[in-house]
Amino acid sequence: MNQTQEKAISCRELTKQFGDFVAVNKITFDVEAGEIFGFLGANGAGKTTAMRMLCGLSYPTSGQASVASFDVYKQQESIKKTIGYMSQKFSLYENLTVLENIEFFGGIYGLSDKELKLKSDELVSTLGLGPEARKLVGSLPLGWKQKLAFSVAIIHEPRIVFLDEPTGGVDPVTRRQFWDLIYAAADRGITIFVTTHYMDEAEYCNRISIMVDGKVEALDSPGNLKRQFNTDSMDDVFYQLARGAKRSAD
Ligand SMILES: Nc1ncnc2c1ncn2[C@@H]1O[C@H](COP(=O)(O)OP(=O)(O)OP(=O)(O)O)[C@@H](O)[C@H]1O
Repeated sequence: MNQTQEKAISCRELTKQFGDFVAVNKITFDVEAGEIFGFLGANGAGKTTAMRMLCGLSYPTSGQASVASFDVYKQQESIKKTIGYMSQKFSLYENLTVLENIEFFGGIYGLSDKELKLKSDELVSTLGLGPEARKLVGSLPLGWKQKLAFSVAIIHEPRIVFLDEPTGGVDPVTRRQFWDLIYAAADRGITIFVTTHYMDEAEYCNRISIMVDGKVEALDSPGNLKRQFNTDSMDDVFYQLARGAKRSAD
């Protein structure tokens, strides 16, 4: 586990407006180092907008936030060097092989040749890729691409990794395998910040926050949220909160 006492992420009244529209409305929360933090919300709730601010990709309108103690207004470049990021569209090159992708991203993140060789061997073995390692990524099943994209997003052992709907479109068994990789990363002290629409995944998180119309309306462990909302299903917790939402996807 990460020994530092500092919060991995800290937000206070973080806000983003587009003109008069308040996409993210005074959100306040902390994420502990080494925690698996689920960031939930219906379509349009403001998750991506919030995540972009935390990743140093967009300036807040007001409020404060720090990521690995770096300030989101003044230290965006330091934030980018400290984090890993995987989007739903995972940024692998489909026309390169698995090994070429690992080498490419490892190179970008500054790994030495020796580290790259070690990491490549480790990844091919952990992911059970074997002969597939020399195949084009475009030819792999979606679940394998996602696992590879995640592995590449943390190849430089970042302190925090942001995952934006990393398992969209795959079955529960494949999602469970993906989560084994997430747990292994968390065990090494990497903080996980993950958005998802899947309630089985919400159950795997240490704590989750649920956003509705730009605000964080609930934040606790899955067990405590279920007790608070008097139900035994996370689906139901989510539904109770999100049914009053005014925003929808389009
Ligand atoms: N650049 C922008 N200009 C104007 N409005 C925007 C902009 N970016 C996002 N929005 C609006 O802000 C709201 C929040 O969008 P956001 O993408 O953060 O939601 P989300 O929770 O990530 O949803 P999804 O799950 O659909 O990705 C939406 O109503 C969206 O239309």
